[in-house]
Amino acid sequence: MAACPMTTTPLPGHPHVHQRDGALHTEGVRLADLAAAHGTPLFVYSKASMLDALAAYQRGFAGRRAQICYAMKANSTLAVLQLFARAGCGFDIVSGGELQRVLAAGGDPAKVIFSGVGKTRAEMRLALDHGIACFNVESAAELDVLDEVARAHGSRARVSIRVNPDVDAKTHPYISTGLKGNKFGVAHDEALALYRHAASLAGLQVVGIDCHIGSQITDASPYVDAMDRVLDLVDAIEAAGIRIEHIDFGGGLGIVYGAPGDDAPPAADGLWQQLLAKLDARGYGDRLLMIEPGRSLVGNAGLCLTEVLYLKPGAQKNFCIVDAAMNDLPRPAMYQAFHQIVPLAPRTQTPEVYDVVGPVCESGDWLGRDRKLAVQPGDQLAVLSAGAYCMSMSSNYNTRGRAAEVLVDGSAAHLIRAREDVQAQMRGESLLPD
Ligand SMILES: Cc1ncc(COP(=O)(O)O)c(C=O)c1O
Ligand SMILES: N[C@@H](CCCC[NH3+])C(=O)O
Repeated sequence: MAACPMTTTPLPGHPHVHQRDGALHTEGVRLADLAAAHGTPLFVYSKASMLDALAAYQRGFAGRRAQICYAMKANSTLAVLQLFARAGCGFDIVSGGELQRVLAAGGDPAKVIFSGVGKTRAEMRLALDHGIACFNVESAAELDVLDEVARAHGSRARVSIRVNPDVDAKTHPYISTGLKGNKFGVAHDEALALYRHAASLAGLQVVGIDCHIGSQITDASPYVDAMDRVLDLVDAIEAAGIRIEHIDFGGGLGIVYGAPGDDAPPAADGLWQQLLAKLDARGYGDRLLMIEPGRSLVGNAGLCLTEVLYLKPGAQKNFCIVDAAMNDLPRPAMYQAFHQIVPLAPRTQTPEVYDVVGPVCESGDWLGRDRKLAVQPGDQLAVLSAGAYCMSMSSNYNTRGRAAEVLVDGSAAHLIRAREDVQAQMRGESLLPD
């Protein structure tokens, strides 16, 4: 079946992915060539797309004191971290392992903030060894442990308290973090007392305040509400004589996944201009502003290439079985998330409706449901918006090796992670003695 010739057409929401002459490209690179060179499943990232996303935040902060700390849990591949480090970003980390990745990628530990409800003493010590910018403390118990660890370490830990503002981010319940019922942060009405306590501890130095209300947020109003709630607290904390040097508003801005009927998120520059105007109006425009974006910097910069293995028609459903699976792309199985799936070379045949599924032995192993596709075995597909929370959440389930990753920079493609083989997976395991 012949591929139909087309001119260059960018995919909506994916300016660096386009169809040219009947073949899908990222920047100047034909994706079928990458699949042939590296096999599938294969993650492909666009450097220009990541830097464009970062530039939108930088435009929003032009002329302000601001530090962007990339929330590396979204995509923690070393070359991606290196790219953001070179562009001046700091990092929001949630484990000692993430700090080690920042260091390996050449990131500056003095621009690292450490979030998360379960920091261990060993992780605190590692972060103190490297002089990170701030611990975002999430409970009274953690605050006391950090004080003890810092005093034993002979240093003072710089701290913010993560405040749970109890606002509804209107996102999937698993990725909403700023409601009373979520495990994150300190309740708004308990925060002032905890700040007073923190200020009295010799091992701690209060430097800021932090809040993060959730992820894949597509509406500006929860940010505005959260900012008001946080600034009310800053008023009270400063009235108690405790100076708040920086205000960290977390991350959470959504991206366009392209599901029918989905709301488009506000652009980063416009959102931040709106929020900064509020900060000025409340008299805090002179403070260092910190943010922790993840998904919005990398999500639409990545796609995952996969090959159709088999077509399996059925009485109720047709299945398009591909070589990528829930271990590579866990978001559909975990959150019923929608990712667009497009053929690399569109066919002229009449499309059929398929569930696109992987080889993993779970009925929840699907990548797309009820998708209209004109495909044959051996065809390649691109699962879009796969730059965030895909590779970083991948697993070896069913003893599948993690996929390789390529970063495209103009017309050059760099292999930034080799496909993982089973031998590598088994390293560190041992059999029982005879
Ligand atoms: C504390 C914290 N900061 C930043 C982020 C980044 O969020 P996102 O990828 O939605 O921008 C998250 C994830 O939700 C987070 O938990
Ligand atoms: N893993 C989630 C986002 C989690 C955000 C981290 N707090 C997703 O894929 O949408």
